[in-house]
Amino acid sequence: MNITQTNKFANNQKEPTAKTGISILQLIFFQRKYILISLGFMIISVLLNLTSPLFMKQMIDTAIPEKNWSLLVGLIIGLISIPIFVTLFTFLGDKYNHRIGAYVTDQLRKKMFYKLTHFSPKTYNHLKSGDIAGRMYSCGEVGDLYITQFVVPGILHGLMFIGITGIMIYLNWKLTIISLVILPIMFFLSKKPAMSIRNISQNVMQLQQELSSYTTELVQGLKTVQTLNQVQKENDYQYKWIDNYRIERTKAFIVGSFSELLNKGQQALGIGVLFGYGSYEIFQGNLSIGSLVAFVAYFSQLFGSLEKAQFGLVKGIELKPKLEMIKEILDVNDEQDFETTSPTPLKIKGEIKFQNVSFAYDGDRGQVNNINLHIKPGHLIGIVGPSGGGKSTILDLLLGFYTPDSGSIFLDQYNLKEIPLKELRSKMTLVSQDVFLWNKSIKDNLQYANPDASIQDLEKACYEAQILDFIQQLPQGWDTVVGERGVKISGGEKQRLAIARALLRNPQIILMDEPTSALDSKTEAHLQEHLERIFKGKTVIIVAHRLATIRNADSILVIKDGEVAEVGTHEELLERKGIYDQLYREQFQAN
Ligand SMILES: Nc1ncnc2c1ncn2[C@@H]1O[C@H](COP(=O)(O)OP(=O)(O)OP(=O)(O)O)[C@@H](O)[C@H]1O
Repeated sequence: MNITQTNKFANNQKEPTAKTGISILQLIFFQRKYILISLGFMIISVLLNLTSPLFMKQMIDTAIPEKNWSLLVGLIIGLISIPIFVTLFTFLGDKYNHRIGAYVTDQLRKKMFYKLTHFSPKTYNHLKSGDIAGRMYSCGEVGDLYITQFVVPGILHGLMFIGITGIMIYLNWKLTIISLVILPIMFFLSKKPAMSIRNISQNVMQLQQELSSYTTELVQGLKTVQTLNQVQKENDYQYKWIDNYRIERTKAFIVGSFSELLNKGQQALGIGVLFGYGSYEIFQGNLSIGSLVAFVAYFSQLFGSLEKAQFGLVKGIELKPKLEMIKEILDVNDEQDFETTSPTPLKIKGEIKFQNVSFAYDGDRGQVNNINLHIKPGHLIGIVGPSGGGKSTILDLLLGFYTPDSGSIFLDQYNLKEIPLKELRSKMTLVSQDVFLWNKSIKDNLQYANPDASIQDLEKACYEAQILDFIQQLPQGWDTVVGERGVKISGGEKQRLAIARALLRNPQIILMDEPTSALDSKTEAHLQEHLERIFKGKTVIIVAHRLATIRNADSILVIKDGEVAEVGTHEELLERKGIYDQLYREQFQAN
C-alpha cells in the first residue's frame, strides 16, 4: 500500500515522520531488528515442533519393540517438554510481533492525524466526522492485525511447510507426493468460502462505518430530529441497520462454519488416504509403522499450517477494505502547509487589497467575481448584502482557506500566496458565524487562542466582550465546561466568548462574520462601545446582516451575487438609494 505521493524513504531510509508518505511494508522494514529477533524465536519453535513426530517414530519403531526403558523415558520427557518450549518461544516471538504491530499502528495513526489536521476546507467540507472517527479506530486494528495475523502467519507457516515437506520426503517420498497432490485440491476447494468471507467482511465494514457517521450526525442533530418529530423515521432507519448488520454477521458465521467443516472433512479424508496407502507400503516392507504414524502426524501439522496460513490470508483479505479506507485518507493530497515560516516575522500595517479576485467552489457554484477592494490600515469595513452573496467567502479568501482562481490579494505589499499560512493567520483573528468551542472549560477555550494569557488577560478580554459578569456569576466560574460545541451556554454567550477569545490574540487584522447576530440590541450596543476602543489602529472587517452593527464603519461594501454592488459610508449609501438603502428601510420598518 503506497500511502502518499512522496516516497522519500526508499532512498534515505530515515525514520518516518508523520508527513512522509510510506507503505506498510516500508514501515515493517524499519522494524527489521525486531523482525529478525522474532523470526529467530519462530524458527526455534518451528524446529522444536518438527521433532515431536520423530520422537513418536523412534518410540514405536525402536524403544517399544526393544523394550528400551531409558530411551522410552527420554522420548516421553522430550514429548512432554517440546510443547512447553514451543509455547515459550512462540510467546517470545509474539511479543516482538506485537511490538512491530504497535509501531505500524502508531505510524499510521500519526499520518492520519497529520493529514486530518492539515486538510484544506476543500477536503474537510466533504468529510463526515463519524466516518473519520471510524477510520482512526480502524488503524488500531489494522497495524497490529496486519502483522500478527497476516505477515507473521505467512512467514511462520511458510517455514513450517518447507521443514515438514523436507522431513516427509525423508520418511517416504511416495506418500509425500500423494500429500502434495491432496493439499492443493483442499486449498482450491476452500478458496470459494474464503472469497465469500471477504465480500461479507467488506459489507460488515461498510455497515460499521455507516453506523459511526450516522451516530455522530444523530447526536449533533438530535434536537432537530425531535423538533421535526422525526424520531420514528430515525428509529426505522436504525432498525433497518440492525437487521442488515445481523444478516451480514449471520452470513459471516455460516460461511465461516461451513468453511471449517469443509476443512475438517478434507483433513479426515486426507488422513484416510494416507493410512490406506501407508498400510500398503508397510505390507510391501517399504515403511515402518512408526514412520507411518510420524508421517500422518506431519501431514496433520502440514494441514494445520496450511489452514493457519489460509486463516492469515482470510484475515489479510478482511483487512484489505480497512487498509483501503485508511489509504483513501492518506492518499488525499490536499494538505495546507503550516510548518513553513518566514525567515523573519512580517511586520504589517494591515492594508488589504483585492485585485480582480474571482473564485468558485465547485464548478461555478458560489462564485465571487472580479472583486476589487482597497482597505486602508486601521479602517473598519462593513460587509453587507443578501444571504449567499459571497460575504463569508471573501473572509475565507483573506484567511487563505481558499486561493483565488484569478486575481491577487495583497496584505500590505505582500501577495497573500507568498505568505506562509502560519504567518498569515498570526496576523489575523476570526470570529466566525458558526462559533466552535471545545467541550472544555471556559478558561481552556479562551487560552486555546493564547496559551500564555494570564487570568488578568482573560478578565480584560471578557470584560471587553461583555461576558465577564456572566462568567463570574457561574458557580464554577472559569472552570465551567461549555459542553460539546458549547451546547451548555446560549448562542449570545457563545458569540461573546468567541469575541473574547479573538481579542486574546491581539492581531493587527480582525475579521468578524455576524459576530453579534445572537445578541439583543442593548447588549450589542454596549459591546460595540467597548469594541470601538479595541478596534482603534486595527484593520477590522465585519460581516453583518444587522446594519446597526456596521453603521459607523469607515466604509461599507454591499456584496450581491458574488460582486461588489455598492461601496461607501452609511450616509453615502443611503443617498445612493440603492441596495443598501433598500436593506436599511426594510430593517427600519421591521423594527
Ligand atoms: N464549501 C462550499 N462549497 C460550495 N459552495 C459553497 C460553499 N460555501 C459556500 N458556498 C456557496 O457560496 C455562496 C456564497 O456563500 P457565502 O457563505 O460566502 O455567502 P454569505 O454572503 O456569507 O451568506 P450568508 O449571509 O447567508 O452567510 C453561496 O451560494 C453558498 O451556497
